[in-house]
Amino acid sequence: MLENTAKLLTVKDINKSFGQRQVLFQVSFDIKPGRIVGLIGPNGAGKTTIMKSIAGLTSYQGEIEIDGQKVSKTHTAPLKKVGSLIETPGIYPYMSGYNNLKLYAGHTSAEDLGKIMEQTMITDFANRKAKKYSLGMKQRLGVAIAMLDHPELVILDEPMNGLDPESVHSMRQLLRGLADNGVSVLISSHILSELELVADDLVVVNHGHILFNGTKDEFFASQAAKSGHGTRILIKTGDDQKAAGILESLGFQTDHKGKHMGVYTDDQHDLNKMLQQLVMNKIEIKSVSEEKQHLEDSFIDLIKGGDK
Ligand SMILES: Nc1ncnc2c1ncn2[C@@H]1O[C@H](COP(=O)(O)OP(=O)(O)OP(=O)(O)O)[C@@H](O)[C@H]1O
Repeated sequence: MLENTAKLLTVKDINKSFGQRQVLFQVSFDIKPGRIVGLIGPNGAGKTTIMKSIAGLTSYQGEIEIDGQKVSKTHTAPLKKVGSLIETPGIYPYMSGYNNLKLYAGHTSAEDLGKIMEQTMITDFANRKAKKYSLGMKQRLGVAIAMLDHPELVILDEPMNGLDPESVHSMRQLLRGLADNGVSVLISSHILSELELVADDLVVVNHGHILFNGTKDEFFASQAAKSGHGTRILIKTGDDQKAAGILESLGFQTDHKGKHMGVYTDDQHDLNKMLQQLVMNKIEIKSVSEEKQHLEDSFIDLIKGGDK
């Protein structure tokens, strides 16, 4: 299959200051159609400001193109392709969820409204006044508003906030469903384990600078390469202490975290040699597996590296 190189969103050299204080520095990245992109960074890194710039909710210097069309003060039409939930959704408390939705609905047909309510799971409480909604219900209504008018890019700032585990799971399915239909999603979340499950691509920002933009796999690969000691392989044996002694004597580095002995290598040859030596020394090998990297650890390593 040919790689899809089309870009739905291009952010190029964005700078942004509040008064004398610059908070975004030459921010550039792009998003392809049908991808879920996780925007991650510490508090105050600039995530919300980036999202607001793309959604046309704040001014900036630089260029933003949506579907090949440059956005400007006199050309805001491309923004119609963007739906967003940024900070607290503008929900009227004394109106029902359904009436709130209708207020923003524009040309959305009644049938589409029904579909969006089903997808965001708000149908059951759509007739209740919004002031009686929990935070999670408000979040879902906010996502429903962001999905009106068939956006090609949906921007969600912390949409998992206040959701219980079941709703987080449903939200993940909802986002995947959007992406499968060609819609791109830019999502920020403090729950990195959740982003790890849902994101295809990542944009990492720190102090207003982009540190990484690429696929999740590329992110893990680049972090593993930077660590310099290869992938951690977990080996469970009948006698870990003896096994570690044998491997150390051959010049391999071992450690023991949790229940497993770990060795570091990316070389299949070395791994074979280690296992052969263990077998020759009559060490029972119970299992061999690659340690999974977690977004949270790799993210912290990257941020720390950038601060040096
Ligand atoms: N309206 C504003 N006036 C002045 N400074 C602002 C304003 N909005 C944001 N900032 C500053 O800009 C920087 C980036 O803020 P932003 O809200 O984009 O970060 P963030 O990554 O979304 O943080 P968080 O995860 O805490 O929401 C911060 O230093 C913040 O204090």
